[in-house]
Amino acid sequence: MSFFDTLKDKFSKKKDGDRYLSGFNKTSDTMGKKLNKMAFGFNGVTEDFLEELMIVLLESDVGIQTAEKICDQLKTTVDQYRYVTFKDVMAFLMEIMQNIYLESTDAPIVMNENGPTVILMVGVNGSGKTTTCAKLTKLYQSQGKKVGVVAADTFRAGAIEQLARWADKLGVPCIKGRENGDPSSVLVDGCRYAKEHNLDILLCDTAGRLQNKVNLMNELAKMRKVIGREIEGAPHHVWLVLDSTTGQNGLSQAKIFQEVTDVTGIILTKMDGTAKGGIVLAIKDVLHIPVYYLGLGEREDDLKPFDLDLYLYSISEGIRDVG
Ligand SMILES: Nc1nc2c(ncn2[C@@H]2O[C@H](COP(=O)(O)OP(=O)(O)OP(=O)(O)O)[C@@H](O)[C@H]2O)c(=O)[nH]1
Repeated sequence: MSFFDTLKDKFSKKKDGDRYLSGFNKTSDTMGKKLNKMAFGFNGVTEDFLEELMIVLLESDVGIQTAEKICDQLKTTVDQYRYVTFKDVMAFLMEIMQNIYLESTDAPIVMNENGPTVILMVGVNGSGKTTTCAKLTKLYQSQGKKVGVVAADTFRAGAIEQLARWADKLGVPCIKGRENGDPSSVLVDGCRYAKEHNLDILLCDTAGRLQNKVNLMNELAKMRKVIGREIEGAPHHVWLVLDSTTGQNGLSQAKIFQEVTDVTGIILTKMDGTAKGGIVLAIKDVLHIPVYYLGLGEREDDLKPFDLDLYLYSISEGIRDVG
């Protein structure tokens, strides 16, 4: 079975494959379409071909480091054959992308078995942290978990209210402090509430200020310290919420957050609003941080666990059926 047939086979067996793909449509369209255009006048993997491929990869936000790696590996692979078709080359390309993703293993999301699991959501303003807290609440509720949220983003006017409204809608407690209050003290309240009410998961929305790295570092260090005093091992996860439409800028943000705190996972939001998908590979290849979820819209249901097969299937749309 060819690489694409295997993908197709896996895709057809996934329950929510269609929904994943429909949300991801624009992404797949563009990268696939651009690759597809390279079929015209295909004359083997020449310097020109590699140059064109490099441009498509960069335009799809794969990032220079990963794009160069992909092109080098493709050349090495193709050099082993006397003759390759365009479809072969595309299958090699997808396999190389898959292997790059799989080079570092994704740590599974482990929940705290001895009390609430505390998840700290970090990221710059507007990346989608508050909305993602709502989406995760919905997801974990559907798994039968007791969830609570903490509005520790005391910086932005309206952020507390925004989270409180979501919590109301979803029927979960929202622990909040005053605007411009100390976020760490709200987190302490949140942890105490979670213990007293036997919550399974506590999602903590924070304010992402990147203007000053030292301040950010101090703020996050303080948050970690106070949470850790309240619940052993907390925060159990620190998830960075990244707006995928910011492209390589998102990668730079991720690097900064990784420098100042131990980011354990990434949630890529607004994947429905981008024509690119390569940022997933760039993050995995350069930062080795797992991408756990994709945000595919503004509603509480618009969150999907990241799935490598579905991702590859989506980005290969347009080239899979080339003869
Ligand atoms: N299309 C789309 N929009 C999203 C997604 N996630 C969040 N948004 C929108 O992005 C905007 C910002 O989202 P917020 O959740 O308020 O972002 P935030 O990071 O909490 O922002 P601050 O509170 O300013 O730090 C809102 O209009 C959301 O509806 C997504 O996956 N897709």
